[in-house]
Amino acid sequence: KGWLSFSHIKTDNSKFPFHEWMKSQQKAIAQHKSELAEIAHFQGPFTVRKTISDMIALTRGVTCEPEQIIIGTGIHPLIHQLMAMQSSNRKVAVENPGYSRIYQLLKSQKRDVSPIELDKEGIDIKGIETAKPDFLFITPSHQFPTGTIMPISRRVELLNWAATGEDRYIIEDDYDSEFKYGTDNIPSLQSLDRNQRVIYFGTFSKTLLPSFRISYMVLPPKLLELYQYNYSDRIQGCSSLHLYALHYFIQSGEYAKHIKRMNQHYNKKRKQLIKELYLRFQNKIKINDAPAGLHFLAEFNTDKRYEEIDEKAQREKLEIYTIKRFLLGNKTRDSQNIQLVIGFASIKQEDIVEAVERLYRVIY
Ligand SMILES: Cc1ncc(COP(=O)(O)O)c(CN[C@H](CF)CCC(=O)O)c1O
Repeated sequence: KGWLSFSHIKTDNSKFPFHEWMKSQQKAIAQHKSELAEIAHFQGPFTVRKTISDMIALTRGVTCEPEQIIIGTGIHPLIHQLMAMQSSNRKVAVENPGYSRIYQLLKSQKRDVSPIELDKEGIDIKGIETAKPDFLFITPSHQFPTGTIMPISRRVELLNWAATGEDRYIIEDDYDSEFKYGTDNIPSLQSLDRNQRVIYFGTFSKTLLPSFRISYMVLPPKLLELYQYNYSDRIQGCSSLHLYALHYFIQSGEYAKHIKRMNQHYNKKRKQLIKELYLRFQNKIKINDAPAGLHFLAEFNTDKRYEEIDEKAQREKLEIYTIKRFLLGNKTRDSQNIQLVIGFASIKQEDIVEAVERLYRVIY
């Protein structure tokens, strides 16, 4: 039997409009031969930044000029640049459980990083007041990995926190905000910000393909000035051919169409997976089924050790990620039960029952 996957990392490209993407690339070649022959603006071509800023104004309520957008080959290199230009005594707080790749990056930069606990509304305010960070890295639209959608009240509390301190910033990672099921999208934190304290991050990894490596950040004016002072001699990492193709793909309406199609497709799989999990695990499972993103957190009544779960998953040829991947600092376990991050992008509809059966054998 072949491997089945509940990975949260891959996307489902079975419905990716490769033909339309190729047409956008051909258009990019036809219209931009001279730009393809030179090095692009270090923040990315203005035309592409304009298209992105118009789009996120419409879809996420982000207010910005194209000049404030920095395009990069992923959130990682962008965060690296953003933090590398900060003095060494400026501190960062991150969510715990959270995005360990960013936590590891900040640690590797010898940055003072404090993992902060979550409550049912998202990152815990008391924890922030204790840690006294200068930067707060959060995922309010769909907390990574627990899935919590941060309510407006907590967003306002965080904006007040940022506004009442010297030079404080909130880094809003909006990574899979395009996917909401049966609930309307809450506008970005950046759209509520009146004090230029929110740094907005977006990515095309979840809506297009993670292998395209196209992501961006929106800097408030003061940080933009510092960025341009530090990096204007740098070379833009993304390929201009792909960036201009993205520009035409968005302009032609194909991007919006694809997101709509994938929302419907993912929602169908999400619903069936949740149904099959409850059917098979009955009252042994608790699903944090926030109606968003491409994964959810599920808790299983067992006091088995994670090592045993990982081992049995290998034997069952089932790719799963446990909460351990996201526990930062010295946090060892979030609950006496086993918690898994279950992604539904890469599992095929017809493999869901078999995958749930394998998962049952892994856990019990
Ligand atoms: C919380 C979060 N913010 C952004 C991204 C997007 O990053 P980029 O492609 O570089 O734009 C991801 C994507 N996460 C990766 C793939 F899912 C890795 C997950 C893992 O390491 O568990 C993510 O989880």
